[in-house]
Amino acid sequence: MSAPASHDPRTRVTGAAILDNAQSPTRLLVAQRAYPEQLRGLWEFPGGKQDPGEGAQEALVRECSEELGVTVRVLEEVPAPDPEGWPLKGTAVMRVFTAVVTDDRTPVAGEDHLQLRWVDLADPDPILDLDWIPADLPIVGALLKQLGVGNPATVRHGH
Ligand SMILES: Nc1nc2c([nH]c(=O)n2[C@H]2C[C@H](O)[C@@H](COP(=O)(O)OP(=O)(O)OP(=O)(O)O)O2)c(=O)[nH]1
Repeated sequence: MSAPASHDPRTRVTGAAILDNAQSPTRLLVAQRAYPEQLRGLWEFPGGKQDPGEGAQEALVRECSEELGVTVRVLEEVPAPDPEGWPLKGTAVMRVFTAVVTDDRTPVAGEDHLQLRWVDLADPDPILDLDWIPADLPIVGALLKQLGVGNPATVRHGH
């Protein structure tokens, strides 16, 4: 008799840190959640829950298509303290990947988001000052570090 399939109770979420350019990024796309009520108005990485059997990067491409209407190419993972990802509220975990849009579309806010905003990577303070979902703050810090934000040699001013 075969053992029952193991059940992983953790919710797996994937987030996209969408950059304007893969080689020399100057801007990051951030999204303001529309729901549920307790998260409404907070900023996040676009993305969502992985479907059963779906890989993290696969989920990220699907969510960006569904939520933002764009096709993305996944670049690199923002290194998390655990291979499962960053801890979120409860038992949920999230992996975050940098990505770029590869079609000629512009990301647009659908029903999931109140607004989207391209923020300038040249100055980390206004990015860190956004009202992020609290669990995202260490991830934003790690992302900015990974991108070398604050180091004028690696990040140029946007427009
Ligand atoms: N997308 C996203 N979710 C985040 C972030 N930070 C964070 O704590 N979360 C939480 C909020 C939600 O409880 C969960 C993701 O759920 P979601 O509502 O975005 O996922 P989904 O698009 O698959 O939604 P649904 O089909 O269940 O409505 O992870 C983040 O940066 N991006």
